This record gives sequence, C-alpha cells and structure tokens, in this order.
Amino acid sequence: MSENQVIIFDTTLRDGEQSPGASMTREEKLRIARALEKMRVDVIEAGFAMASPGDFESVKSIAGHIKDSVICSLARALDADIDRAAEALKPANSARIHTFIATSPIHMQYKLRMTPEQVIDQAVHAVKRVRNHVEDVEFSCEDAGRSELDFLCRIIEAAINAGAKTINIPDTVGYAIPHQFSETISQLLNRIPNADKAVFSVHCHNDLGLAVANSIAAVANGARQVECTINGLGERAGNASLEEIVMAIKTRHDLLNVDTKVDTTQIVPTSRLVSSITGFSVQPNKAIVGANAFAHEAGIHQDGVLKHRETYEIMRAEDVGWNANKMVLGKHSGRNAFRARLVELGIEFESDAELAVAFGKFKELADKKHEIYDEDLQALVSDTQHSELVENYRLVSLEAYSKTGETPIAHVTLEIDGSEQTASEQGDGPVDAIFKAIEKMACSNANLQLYSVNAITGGTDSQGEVTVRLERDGRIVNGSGADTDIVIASAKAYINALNLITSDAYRAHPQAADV
Ligand SMILES: CC(=O)SCCNC(=O)CCNC(=O)[C@H](O)C(C)(C)COP(=O)(O)OP(=O)(O)OC[C@H]1O[C@@H](n2cnc3c(N)ncnc32)[C@H](O)[C@@H]1OP(=O)(O)O
Ligand SMILES: CC(C)C(=O)C(=O)O
Ligand SMILES: [Mg+2]
Repeated sequence: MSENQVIIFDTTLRDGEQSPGASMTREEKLRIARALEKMRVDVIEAGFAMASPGDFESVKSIAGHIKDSVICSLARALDADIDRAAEALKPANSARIHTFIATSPIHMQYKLRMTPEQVIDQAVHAVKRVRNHVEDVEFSCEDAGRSELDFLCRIIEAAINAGAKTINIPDTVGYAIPHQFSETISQLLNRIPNADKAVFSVHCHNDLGLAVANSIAAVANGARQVECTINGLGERAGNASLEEIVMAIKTRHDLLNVDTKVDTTQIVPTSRLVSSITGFSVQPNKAIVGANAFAHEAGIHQDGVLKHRETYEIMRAEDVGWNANKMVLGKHSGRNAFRARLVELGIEFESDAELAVAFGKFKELADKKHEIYDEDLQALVSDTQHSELVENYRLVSLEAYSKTGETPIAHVTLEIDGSEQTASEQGDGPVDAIFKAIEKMACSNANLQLYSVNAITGGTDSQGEVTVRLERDGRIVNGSGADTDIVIASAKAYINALNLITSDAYRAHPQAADV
C-alpha cells in the first residue's frame, strides 16, 4: 500500500448501528455491506459478534458474501469475545478482528476497575489471542482522546510488539480539538519506537461537531486509516461522516496529498440506502449528501454558476452521485436563472418586456411559495403569454364564506369594460357561489362544461391550477387560473374563460380557443 493512501474503515454497521433507533436486520446489513463493497470501502466493520446471536449471524453472513472488502468484527479484550468474532468471520476472504480496551484514567478506574498495568497486560493478551485466529489485528485505545500520552505510548508499543497491525486512536466522547488531536497523532508517531510497524488510525465522534475536522487533522499528521460512517450515523452525535472525509481528501488533495480508493459516485446512492433502512433522514443542508448540498437559490450565486460553475461549487454533484447540481427557483432568484430554466423547458419570450412581466409574476408567486417548480412556471408563463388577450373582465376582489351547516356565499367585485361592479350570490359551495356571482354581472349565458382542479406541486403551499371550460353558441374555450388559494384560482379561471369567449381574436380564430 502506498504511504499516501488512506484506508477507509466503515463502521456504519457497528458504531452506526449503536445509534439509538438504528438497529438493522441481517438482510438490511447485508444490503448496506454490498453497497459499501461497491463503493470500494477498504474495511467494513460488520458488527460486534459477541453482542447478540443476530449480530453474530450478520457478521457471518457479510463475511460469506462480501469478497472485495476486508470484513471486521469488534471484540472486547476478552477471550470469549475474540473467539466469537473469529467464529463469525470464518467465511471471510479477508478477516480482521478489532479488539479494544479503554486507556483513559476515568474509564480504567470507574468502568473497568483495573490498574493501568492490568490494562496493558489484558491488551497484550488480547492482541496475542487475536493473532491465534487472524493476521489482521486492530487494537483500539478506547477514550484515547482523554488518555495520558505517556500511557498511550506504552500500551501501543506493547500492542504492536504483540502483533497489532493497526493502532486505532479513538476520540470516543468527541472531546478533541483539531490542533490538539493532530499534535497527539504526531507525538505518538514520533515517540513510539515501533510506530512504523503499524498503520495509525483515528475514530472520531461528533459531540462537538468536530469529528471530521479532527480526522482530517490526524490525516495531515500521519494517520493512514480513518474510521467513519455513512451520513455520520453513530453513538450520540454520531461518528465522522465517510462522505465528508472522502470528499475532503479528494477536494483538498493540493493540501493533504493523500488519496482513498473510494468510488465517490456511489456516495449518494449509499447514503440514501442507509437513510431509508434506518429511517434517519439526512438534513437538507448536510454536506455532500443533503438535498441542498448542490442546490442554489440565490440569484447572484445562480448567475455565477451559470456563467462558470466553480464560482460557487468546489465539487461536482455528479462526482458524488447526484445527477447534476440544482437551480432552485425561489424568492431569492434572479432573472438569469429564471430565463435559463424557461429555455430548458422550451419556453421563450418574444421580448424582454414579456420576460419582465413574467419575472414580476414569478417574484410575486415566490413570496407566497417556498419553491417554484417547473409546473408553476408553465402555469405562470401561460398566464403571461395570454396577456395579449383583451381583458374585458378583471377580478378586483372576492370574499367567499363557508361554514358547516350554512349556505356558502360569495361577494365578487369585477372590473367590466373599465367600471367596477359587485355582486353577491349563494351556492352549493364557495366556488359555485363565486361563479354565480360572476355570471350575474357578466350575463355571458355561457354554459359551464368542465371544472377541474390540480395541485400543481406537492405540499399545502402548492399552487392550485383550475381549468374552467365554457361553451356558448357552439364555441368552447378552456380558461385557466393558478393561485396558492384555490378559490381565487377558480375565479381567475372562470374570468379567463369569459375573456376568451368574448374576445374578437378568439372569435376570428376559433381553433385558438383551447388554451
Ligand atoms: C466505545 C464503544 O463503542 S465500545 C462498543 C460499545 N458497543 C456495545 O456495547 C454494543 C454491544 N454490547 C453488548 O451487547 C453488551 O454490552 C455485551 C454483550 C458486549 C456485554 O454485555 P454484558 O456482559 O451484559 O456486560 P455489560 O454490557 O453490562 O457491561 C460491560 C462489561 O464489559 C467490561 N468491558 C467493557 N469494555 C471492555 C473491554 N474493552 N475489554 C474487556 N472488558 C470490557 C465492563 O467493564 C463490564 O464488565 P463487568 O460486567 O465486569 O462490570
Ligand atoms: C470501539 C471503539 C473504537 C469505539 O467505537 C470508540 O472508542 O468510539
Ligand atoms: Mg465509536
């Protein structure tokens, strides 16, 4: 292995599963292990064989099916744990046993109730026991982040002499700070006489939100294995997230000068798999795999990205498994992104003035809705492009009232040929009452043939698009109206149909009447 390669040790199936509520079945673990293998993760910690018969079977099953990654089981520094791990790993192509014991004063005194000398003896015994089963021994100093440096040097030297090939330095409770943690790694590598006989690894927790920063600081100072989990799943605030570690190493190769073997295009599919199996959703602003990680809504950013992607992106969405980056149209978007999206949808404006009108309507809509979808744009543009239509009827205001047990009533004010009129009507529902009130003023004698409502997009803040079909003297028109308020959308659609059916242009070209 090149000295510039960082081994990616995934512990989603062991430490990730220790996250309360994240327990997985054997089949689920196997699916995730297959995804990790496809991603070319070097080592998969498949479980803790001693923990339960189910975990034993999971480790065994993964060991039997996964051939391209090393399969590992955790074991306390106890013969029974180590033998159980070895049993579960029998079917593996390449097996590793990861044995550990706590080395911090607080853990040794209160949890293990052992002296430091006893802990060293037990660690050495455990490493030797593992060596009776497999060559590939990993030894961890649990709570190394709060352990004394001199003691770490002593126990690690002894563990390497006993046959440990990987020495893991966990920051078990997420206590470390990057510059301090990197100093610890440097000191260990410099002071332990046989340090060159083992790969130094780190395993950081995220209690202070520093798991990735600490891991990267350690890599910069000589650590060559990082233990991490998909989506940062793990005990309490989680472990260092695999996707962040791998992409930091890839993106800042200029600074770190190391590589991993990971196929980064598998990151997003694997993240989704872990999220769907555990039910732990990924927050939208999560680095790399969050829904917004490659999305831009701000007009200035969108403009920059459209002109030159790297102005606001340090990675390519496609490199981590997204289809592409995303321009989200919303209230912070600008004209350039608006126009670009419309061009993609095959919609072009004849003049800048027409674009300006549509953009104005878009901003009004964006103030009411979180996100504007393609269907919203299509409805909005079709509204704008029919604006050459002579508007004999214009909605000024409406009020609709409905209450259980009472007949709905609507008060509508229209501008008809320039002057305002108001009418009130009752109906079977608020929409029926509105249509009756409009008809009372318009006296179009048109027949309502169709009324349909579509939620343009999902969510209760979605725009409703209403279609109203009117017929008069054999002429049929479809009017449409869109609004976040479905009752207003209905009135707009009816009035649009009235304008169409009374328009000379449409009278001259009846085939244009369907919009
Ligand atoms: C930092 C980490 O993530 S460490 C891994 C944590 N993961 C887990 O604990 C998940 C799986 N664990 C389990 O299923 C159970 O705890 C088991 C099966 C391992 C052990 O269960 P039990 O035998 O009932 O013991 P229990 O969990 O109550 O206590 C742990 C015992 O292990 C001892 N112990 C803890 N770590 C080690 C170690 N590395 N080496 C040796 N003994 C240890 C404790 O001192 C305690 O011993 P005691 O019973 O003599 O006081
Ligand atoms: C078992 C060890 C490596 C661990 O998970 C930790 O210390 O956090
Ligand atoms: Mg851990």
